[in-house]
Amino acid sequence: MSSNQPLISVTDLRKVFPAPRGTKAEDVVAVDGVSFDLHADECLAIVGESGSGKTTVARMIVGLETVTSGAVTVEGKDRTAAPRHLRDRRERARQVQYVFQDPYSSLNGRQTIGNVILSNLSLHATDRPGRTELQRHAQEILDAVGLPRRFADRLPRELSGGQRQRVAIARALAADPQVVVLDEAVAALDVSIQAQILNLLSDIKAERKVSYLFISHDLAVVNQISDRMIVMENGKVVDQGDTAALLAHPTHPYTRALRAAVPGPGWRPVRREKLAS
Ligand SMILES: Nc1ncnc2c1ncn2[C@@H]1O[C@H](COP(=O)(O)OP(=O)(O)OP(=O)(O)O)[C@@H](O)[C@H]1O
Repeated sequence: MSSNQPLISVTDLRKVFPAPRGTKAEDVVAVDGVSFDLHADECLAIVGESGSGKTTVARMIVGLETVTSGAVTVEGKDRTAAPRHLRDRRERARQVQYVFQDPYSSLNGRQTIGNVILSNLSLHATDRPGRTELQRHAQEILDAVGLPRRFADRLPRELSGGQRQRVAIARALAADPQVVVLDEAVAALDVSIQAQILNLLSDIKAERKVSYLFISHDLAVVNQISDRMIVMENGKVVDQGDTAALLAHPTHPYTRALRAAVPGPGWRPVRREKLAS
C-alpha cells in the first residue's frame, strides 16, 4: 500500500431498503451517494441525527449489509461484492473490526472474558501460536484495555457497562485490525465512564497503528476523539472537514443546528424542532 493511499475509500455509496412486499410503504433510501476516505492513523467521525444513515454506511463497509450501488475499497481492494471464500471473509474481518453500542448484547453471555479474547486471537492469528503464547497475548490485551488479568475468568454479566465495553475493544484488538469501526460505542455509558473509554481509545490509537471510524450523534464526544468529521443528513453527506475547525465555525445550517443542540458550557441550546428546518 502506498503511504498516501486511503485505508478505506467509499465512493458514491447507496443503500435502498425495499419496502416489504404487499405493503403500500415506500422503499427507504438510507444512504444516498456517500463518498469519503479514511486514512492511516486517523479518526474520522460520522455524525448526524438518528436515522441519517450512519450505521448503514458502517454496516456496508464491514459487509453486514449489501451495497445497492457505489464502491467500498479497503487498502485498494474492492469490498463491494460478498467474499467468495472463508479466507477472504476472515481477512476482511481482520482488517476492519466493529465495536457495537451495546456490549452486553454483542458478547456471548456464556463465554468468559478470557475466551472472548482468545477466540478472536486464534481466529485471526497469521502464524500458528501455541496455547501459552495465545494466553500471554490475551493478558497483554487485557492490560492494554485497562482490565485486571483476573477478569479473564469472569462472565460478561459480572462486569459493569464500561468494563464490558473494554472487553468489546479488547476483542477487536485481538484481530490486530487496521481499522476499528466504533458505532455509538460510548453512547450507553455515563459521562465519566465515557471519558475513560475515550481516553483509552486515544491511548490505543497512539500506541498501535489503528484508525477509527467513529460513529456518533454526540458532537461533544466527536470533538474529543476525532481528527475529521463528516456530517450526514437524510442519507447524504452535507458537510465535512477538520473536526475542531468545523465545530468552532460551523457554516452549514445542519452542522450549526446540531452543534447548537449540544448542551454544556459554551453551547447555546436550541429547540429540537429547529433541527428539522
Ligand atoms: N434493515 C432495515 N430495513 C429497512 N430500513 C432500515 C433498515 N436499517 C435501517 N433502515 C432505515 O434506514 C435509515 C437509516 O438508518 P441508520 O440506522 O443507518 O441511521 P443512523 O444514523 O445510524 O441512526 P441511529 O443512530 O438511530 O441508528 C433509517 O430510516 C432506518 O429506519
